[in-house]
Amino acid sequence: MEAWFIILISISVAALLKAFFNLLFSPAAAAGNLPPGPTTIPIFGQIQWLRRTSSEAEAVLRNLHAKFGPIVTIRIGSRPSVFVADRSLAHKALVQNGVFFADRPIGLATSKVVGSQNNISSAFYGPTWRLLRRNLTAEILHTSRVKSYKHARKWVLGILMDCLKSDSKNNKPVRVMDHFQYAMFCLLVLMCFGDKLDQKKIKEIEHVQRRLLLGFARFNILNFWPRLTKILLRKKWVELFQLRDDREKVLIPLIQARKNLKEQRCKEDENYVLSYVDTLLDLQLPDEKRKLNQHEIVTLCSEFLNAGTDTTSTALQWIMANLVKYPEIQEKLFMEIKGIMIDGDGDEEEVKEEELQKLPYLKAVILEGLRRHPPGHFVLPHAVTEDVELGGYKIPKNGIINFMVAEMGWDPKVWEDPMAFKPERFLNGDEDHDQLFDITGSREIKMMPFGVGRRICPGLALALLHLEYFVANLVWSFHWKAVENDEVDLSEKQEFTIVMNKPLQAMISPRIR
Ligand code: HEM
Repeated sequence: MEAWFIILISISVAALLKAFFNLLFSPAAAAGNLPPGPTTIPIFGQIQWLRRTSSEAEAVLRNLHAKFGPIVTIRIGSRPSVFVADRSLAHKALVQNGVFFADRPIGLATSKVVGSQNNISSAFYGPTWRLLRRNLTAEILHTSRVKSYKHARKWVLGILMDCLKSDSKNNKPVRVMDHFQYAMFCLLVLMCFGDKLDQKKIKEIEHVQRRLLLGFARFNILNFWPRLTKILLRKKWVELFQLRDDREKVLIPLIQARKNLKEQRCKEDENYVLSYVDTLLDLQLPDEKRKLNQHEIVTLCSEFLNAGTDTTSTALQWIMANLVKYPEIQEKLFMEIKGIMIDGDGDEEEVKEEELQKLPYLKAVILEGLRRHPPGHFVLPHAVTEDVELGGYKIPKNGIINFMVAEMGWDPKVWEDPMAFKPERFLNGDEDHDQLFDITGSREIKMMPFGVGRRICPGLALALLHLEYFVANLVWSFHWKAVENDEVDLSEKQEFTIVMNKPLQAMISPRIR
């Protein structure tokens, strides 16, 4: 206890001095006309801030915005962080002046251990980011490639349905989140490593990925002053390195296997479905004129799995929770699906992907879920490439700027009764779903669950497809009901994404159609 106290005091005093000097000599301090915000003593501000959960931080920010306006600065340690809550300022920054706002801040020391900054989401705005992002969008996420994973989606849907059927036997409530997470994880694993993996292998990958993802926040303290924590908190650093090595032990053999398979088969086999790893094995880094090494490929695969799994399964859980809470919306959706299933000549058991285009109310339900419960309440932090003006203030070069996603989707100036779940708000009357809603915010931002502009989520279309396909089939196959005396509780908590504080449990029974 005493040793810990001394360690903490030493870290705090040392960091106080470091932050104080940084503050005195940082260009941001010299800039003068940053957006307004509270004055804090840097180090204590930093400690307070780091101890807050994201929901607490959001509440503090809401108060600050009420006091200082839609753009505020908070000093987290030596560096000012700007927070934007206003849709038109976000549009001005990310769409109209996108080139200046598309960078990312320098990664924290712990992120560097697991390879971030070498992946798409953390890469600096430049040729490497461009190459990696273009590879993902052009090789894996474009429409025709996504179609080639159709059989994988059907396989995963079958697994999910079997789990739900088995868990709902004997009229027991089903806790769905683990099943949703596993299903979304399977989809991404198959796209990443090819479609020949069995469930045992997939579970092994899920285990190492989740350990790192959910445990990562525990290592935040190491970023406080890495040189010092490497001495004082050595064991924690060792633990982090161990997690990284465990991930490599599982992923590197898969990459190697794919490399061998690709060399043997890809030329002669026309049924060969290209995986994300295959594309990474071919890439050539523009500046260094070399191929990616195995560690870099592990980092990119890991990003692919994390970025597309938790976000989508979180959104799926929120949407299903609302369908349980509001049976009339579930019924309306079921009737819409029934309409196309009876008209069509399709297999009665499954709502096929091609049918999704005929379901505007389904799309409205998904959009309303993403508006009301965006899986991330902030986009990833952006950094600016040079001094720029925003809302009459100066954002200094390399300054960090954050955009408040949830606030924008709940703006009462755009959305009537914004906290209510009303899919109808996305139907424009003529039921032409192509005209439904521009979620990319290119002309105007009304909500931005996927971000907007140059760093917009490249997995947007894939995520919407996964959500539409799974929600449609879950509602088509099962009747979802609240557990008696246990109302669906929509309160939130922060994990990797913003999840349900009390995970969804529901009574599920096969539909009698
Ligand atoms: C409902 C599901 C999803 C949501 C809500 C979501 C949301 C987001 C958000 C808010 C960002 C940050 C945008 C910014 O910083 O301005 C982002 C970035 C990213 N997302 Fe997604 N995402 C989802 C699914 C996916 C999927 C399925 C994939 C991949 C297959 C993916 C891959 C990425 C990548 C690689 C980035 C980094 C982009 C960059 O920095 O250039 N996401 N996503």
